[in-house]
Amino acid sequence: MAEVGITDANSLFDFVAKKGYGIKGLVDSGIVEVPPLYIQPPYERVTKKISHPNTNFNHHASVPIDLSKLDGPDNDKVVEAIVRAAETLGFFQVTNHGIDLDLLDSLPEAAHRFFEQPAEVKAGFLKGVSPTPLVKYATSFAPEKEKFLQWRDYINMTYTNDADAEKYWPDVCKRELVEYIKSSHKMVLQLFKILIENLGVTMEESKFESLIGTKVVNMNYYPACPNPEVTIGVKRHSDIGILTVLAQDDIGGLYVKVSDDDDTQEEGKKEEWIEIPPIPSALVVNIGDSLQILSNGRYKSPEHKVRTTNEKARVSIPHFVAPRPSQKIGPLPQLVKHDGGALYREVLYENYMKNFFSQAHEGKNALEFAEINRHNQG
Ligand SMILES: COc1cc(/C=C/C(=O)SCCNC(=O)CCNC(=O)[C@H](O)C(C)(C)COP(=O)(O)OP(=O)(O)OC[C@H]2O[C@@H](n3cnc4c(N)ncnc43)[C@H](O)[C@@H]2OP(=O)(O)O)ccc1O
Ligand SMILES: O=C(O)CCC(=O)C(=O)O
Ligand SMILES: [Fe+2]
Repeated sequence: MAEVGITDANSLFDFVAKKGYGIKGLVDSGIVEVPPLYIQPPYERVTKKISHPNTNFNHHASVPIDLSKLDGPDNDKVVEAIVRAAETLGFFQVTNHGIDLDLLDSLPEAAHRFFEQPAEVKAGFLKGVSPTPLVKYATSFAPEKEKFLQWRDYINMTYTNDADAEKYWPDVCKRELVEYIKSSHKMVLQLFKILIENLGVTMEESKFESLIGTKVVNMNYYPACPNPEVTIGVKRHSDIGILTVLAQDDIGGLYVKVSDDDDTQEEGKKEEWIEIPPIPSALVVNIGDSLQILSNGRYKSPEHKVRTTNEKARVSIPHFVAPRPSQKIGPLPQLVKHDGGALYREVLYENYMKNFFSQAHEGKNALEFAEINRHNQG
């Protein structure tokens, strides 16, 4: 590593995070083992496990729901499958989702095109350098706050309108990403409406749109790792929006926690994680914290993480659909009345989001911000 000026943890941090070489730059420099800054404590690592004694979990993870059957004779069965998955695992996969399959195939290619550019080009999108705060290239998640870094580079793009995307988003991928965001909106709205209607709640159209008014697309790049057994691609976390739609390549590595027992988070305690395997033509969908809050805890925002591999670089392309920053999120009043109380207080989504981005991933810690009887002051 001395050839690229890395002699200690500080110069390593400068190289990957501040100068924008990322893990990709580190791997390209020819490292043969991961530096200590990337060695995670054992309880953060992933032990490969592909099935769980509860067959419902395995089913939701690996048997896709065919959305073309909605509004046909099997409509009720499909709705039931979506609702059950949202109430239990918090993850499911969908096919016939309305997104063109050639477009879906082009997304991993677009991600590789972006990350395979010279570091100097990617560094043009680092925070503070990027021509807009709506596009940010980075490594890990909150590197300044993390004791050990995650084995991932990423770029985050918040969609406002076509003109801004055309002007600011990277040329090598903007056409595919804008198309992905636009063509998945109909499915997201359809799934969101199904989930809200199932709660027995009626909502105005404008409220639906406000609650899914923030559209963010990320491209995650996980370079092949010389020591996958000690590193993590993305640490355990839950997503913060309403729904996340994820396109993953064929490598695999996304794991979801199936036990809901918070006590298992301590070192040494047993946890159950299962893989959300890649399925050709399918998209992965998961519930975000905002929907867990709105539903007063009925729908589960699942804790998930990503393992690394020494085979080849993996990419994933999540589309996060979230409330507008100015939107208040709290349990829907009809549910609070029915349940005899609220599990969460009402918070401004902007504050919820800022709290999430201000700290390292630590399971579902972001949700504590809205939990009643926890940090309920802000
Ligand atoms: C990365 O690894 C991850 C990520 C995740 C993510 C999980 C999720 O569920 S993300 C889904 C939710 N994401 C959001 O809601 C993000 C939306 N916005 C932001 O994150 C930030 O605002 C920002 C766009 C990144 C910019 O941040 P910052 O530089 O701090 O500046 P701000 O003051 O916040 O905003 C600047 C400017 O932009 C305007 N703006 C912000 N958001 C939006 C928006 N959605 N639509 C329109 N405009 C927006 C804002 O108003 C400001 O405008 P000014 O004119 O006032 O300057 C999970 C796991 C991982 O590992
Ligand atoms: O790479 C993946 O499969 C998931 C990434 C993820 O959880 C995220 O970006 O929030
Ligand atoms: Fe996530």
